[in-house]
Amino acid sequence: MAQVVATRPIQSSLLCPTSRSFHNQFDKKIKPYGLSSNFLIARRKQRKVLRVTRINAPILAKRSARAETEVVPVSPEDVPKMEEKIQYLREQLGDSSMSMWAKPTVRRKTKIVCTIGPSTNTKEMIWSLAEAGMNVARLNMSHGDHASHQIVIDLVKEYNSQNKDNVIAIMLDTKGPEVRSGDLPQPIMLASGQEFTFTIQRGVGTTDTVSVNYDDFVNDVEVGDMLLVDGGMMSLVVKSKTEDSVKCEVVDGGELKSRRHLNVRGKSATLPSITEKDWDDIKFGVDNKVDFYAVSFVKDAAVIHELKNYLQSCGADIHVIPKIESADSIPNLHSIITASDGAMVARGDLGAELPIEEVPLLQEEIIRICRSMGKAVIVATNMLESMIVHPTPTRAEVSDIAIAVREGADAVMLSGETAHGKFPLKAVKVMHTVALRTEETLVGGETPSNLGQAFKNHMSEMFAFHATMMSNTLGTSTVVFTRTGFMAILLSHYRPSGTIFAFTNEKTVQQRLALYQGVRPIYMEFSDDAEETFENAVDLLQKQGMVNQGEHVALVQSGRQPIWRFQSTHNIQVRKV
Ligand SMILES: Nc1ncnc2c1ncn2[C@@H]1O[C@H](COP(=O)(O)OP(=O)(O)O)[C@@H](O)[C@H]1O
Ligand SMILES: C=C(OP(=O)(O)O)C(=O)O
Repeated sequence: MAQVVATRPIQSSLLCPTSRSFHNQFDKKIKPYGLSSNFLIARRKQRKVLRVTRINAPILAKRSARAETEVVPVSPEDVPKMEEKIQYLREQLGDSSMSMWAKPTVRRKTKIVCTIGPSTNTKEMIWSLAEAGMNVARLNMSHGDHASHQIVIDLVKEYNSQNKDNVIAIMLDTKGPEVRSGDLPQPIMLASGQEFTFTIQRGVGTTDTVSVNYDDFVNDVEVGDMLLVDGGMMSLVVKSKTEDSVKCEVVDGGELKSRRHLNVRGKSATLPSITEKDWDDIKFGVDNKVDFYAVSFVKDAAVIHELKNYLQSCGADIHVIPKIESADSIPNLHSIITASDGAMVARGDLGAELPIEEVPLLQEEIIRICRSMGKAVIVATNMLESMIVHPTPTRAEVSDIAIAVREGADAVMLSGETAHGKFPLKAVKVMHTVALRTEETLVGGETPSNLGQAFKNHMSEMFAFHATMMSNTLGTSTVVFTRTGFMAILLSHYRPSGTIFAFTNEKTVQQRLALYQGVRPIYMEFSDDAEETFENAVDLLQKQGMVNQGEHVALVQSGRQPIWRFQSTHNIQVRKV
């Protein structure tokens, strides 16, 4: 049977008892950025041309995560080695010279998000991924069920409870209104030039017709539209429509399997971004206190307000990262990111809904917007795609990671590479090494020119700026004390050259900060006495070999809720260890 995407707007039954009315804060005054609006005009002009050129041009990207849906058995080479296990045990026994903090993974500033799937959903693999450099574990709700995701969440929490200095954040990625073809008794070969039909009737799966799980499919597509299967692995042009079916001609053929992802080039489905299944998954995330939601196919800021309102009504402190992947989101980029805690450049679907050549430009633009607003930004999909089956990456993949790091992404993401690939640990190690090497070449403190305008020149911003200048001039690390994470996140966006050691007395904040560029989050009880807390923090860093005697550190105690308000509201200082 074909899957049916059941959708409904958020209902009162979903709201927690303390639910408050929905305040629509959508700022209509904010104009989309230059590239976005120019891009749209250009896109409208291009669409006709595109249809013609696409029909004749072969699609070059032959490798896609979506095409490799089978689980490739993890290579024996990629299963943790005995020496690694021994080293891990030594660390657990407290040899500080080999402590977690002395590892190169701590020095890397750009964070790594790993999708957990059949290749990595065991205790051994989660431990090994975390040791290799995973900072955030992503659960893709398009696959698996709550029981299988629960096992992973529990394992990550177990790891965190045993490794207090290296916590892993959990990101729940919603399925969203994906349009998929239906089930087929067996895969069918589609040849270029042949006719093929998609129908909204349920349960059809023959050699020339297959169901689609979305009733408005026939209304959404027009004659001449280009349909992409699996992000471009196959493509079909729409030739005619009836009441319940869409007749196409195959442009680029291939093997059509069950439940394949469908995109219409240049168009988003007219479905709500959060489906009924997504609300169930979101509740599951609330119950499990995940750290982030990655929200699929966000089109405008209203959906972010709706989700944030729901989370507030539940008293859930979970940050919301919209996935920028739908054509409709592009004119609303600025307001979507304003309403959110960051954004993910979800290049897979973005490159299917929009011409692929726009993807690098949009990546740069989304990173720039996020950085100017002090929001987290993740670059995702195909980063080490070839490592799903090969033990080494292509040189182009290595360059892709380096570009995302240079552009200033907070995090880079692995999907199929760690979810169902053969070399998940090698993929993390490659990503780590490339990011670390690239970071060595970056000049610290290159702040986006308009960072700060979003905060209306708040006092803490001035402190973040000057603390960064101090630490860059003296070549020191920054030590920040934060209850909400706000000040650590702000400092991260100034990109100081040294590490930001973020001390917090909130476990959830420690976990959340795992996503942010350059931030090393550390849990510590705060004393009532600010001076005593400063000393404890510096002692801890010295014991762990992160700072040496005689070295200086820049110390920051500021933010929206300065911790020792009665003693000094804001405090930045350079301190000798
Ligand atoms: N929880 C899971 N259970 C089973 N397979 C998974 C899971 N998560 C990911 N995968 C596999 O890894 C592939 C790549 O992951 P991802 O890029 O997140 O998915 P997709 O592109 O299908 O949305 C998926 O297509 C699927 O085959
Ligand atoms: C990250 C993406 O989304 P998903 O893996 O959920 O398809 C993407 O489309 O790039």
